[in-house]
Amino acid sequence: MTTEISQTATDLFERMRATNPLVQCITNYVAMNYAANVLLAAGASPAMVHTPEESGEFAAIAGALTVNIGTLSPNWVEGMIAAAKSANKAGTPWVLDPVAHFATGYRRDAVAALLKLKPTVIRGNASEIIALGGGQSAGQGVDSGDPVEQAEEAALGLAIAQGAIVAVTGEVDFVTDGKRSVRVAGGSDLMPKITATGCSLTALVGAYLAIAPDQAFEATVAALGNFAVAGEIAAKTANGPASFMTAFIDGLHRLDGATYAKNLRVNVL
Ligand SMILES: Nc1ncnc2c1ncn2[C@@H]1O[C@H](COP(=O)(O)OP(=O)(O)O)[C@@H](O)[C@H]1O
Ligand SMILES: Cc1ncsc1CCOP(=O)(O)O
Ligand SMILES: [Mg+2]
Repeated sequence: MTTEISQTATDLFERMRATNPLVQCITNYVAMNYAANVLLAAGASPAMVHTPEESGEFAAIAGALTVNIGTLSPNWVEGMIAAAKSANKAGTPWVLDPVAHFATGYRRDAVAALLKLKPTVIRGNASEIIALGGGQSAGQGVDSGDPVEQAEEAALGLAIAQGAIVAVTGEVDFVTDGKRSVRVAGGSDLMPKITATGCSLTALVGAYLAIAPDQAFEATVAALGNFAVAGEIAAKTANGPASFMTAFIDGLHRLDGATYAKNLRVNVL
């Protein structure tokens, strides 16, 4: 059965690829190359622009901004804040990826400052979202130690408190805006074995937001669906994390609307 959200997600998939949206990615040193390749393969146009001298200026011309706190330093935090402020002023949607925000006081402070600037979407793994809701997570550094279901309550609370879309990723993803919630199934257990998979997904959420800023919930679901479908297909030919990475990039590039629609598994709650 094709639900309304699945149809909309497929339309957004087609539109994103046809539009080649410009996405400003402020991401970490680990993710920068992989995330840019993921966006190019998926059909978007990434630009890694982070320094405060230009991040605000660029956010005003980008289709969307994504901010990831993976490898922070004062200059980068300054660049993130300038970009988020400028995005808000220009009406540019933006995504926050709170990588391991619970690990140190410096990260906690950076995330608190960024949350005040009202991201359109918050995308994290289960441990990160549990901790953002004030709960005790089993996360170790950047890797999740919790199942997605355990983060759903925190995600709902965070979505309402922030007025944001919250996406919790893992074996089956959960997306909520506080009123509507869905689960997105698919992907592969090889995905968390490749560093920066989540960071790259955050960047791809930006690509979908850029083409549908007024449908942020649907855009987020469509982006997660893109990873779920491409990941599931790539896993069929992969022998391990390294060959999966190649198959995944190729798969993102080759994926068409009919295959996306056929394999997308969105469950409305
Ligand atoms: N066990 C799994 N099975 C299927 N897909 C997964 C699994 N774990 C993570 N993913 C997928 O990997 C991507 C990154 O999610 P996640 O690993 O939660 O992020 P992060 O890298 O930030 O910790 C998402 O598309 C998610 O659906
Ligand atoms: C390993 C590592 N260390 C700091 S950021 C980073 C990448 C994290 O990537 P992801 O959150 O997508 O697993
Ligand atoms: Mg992450």
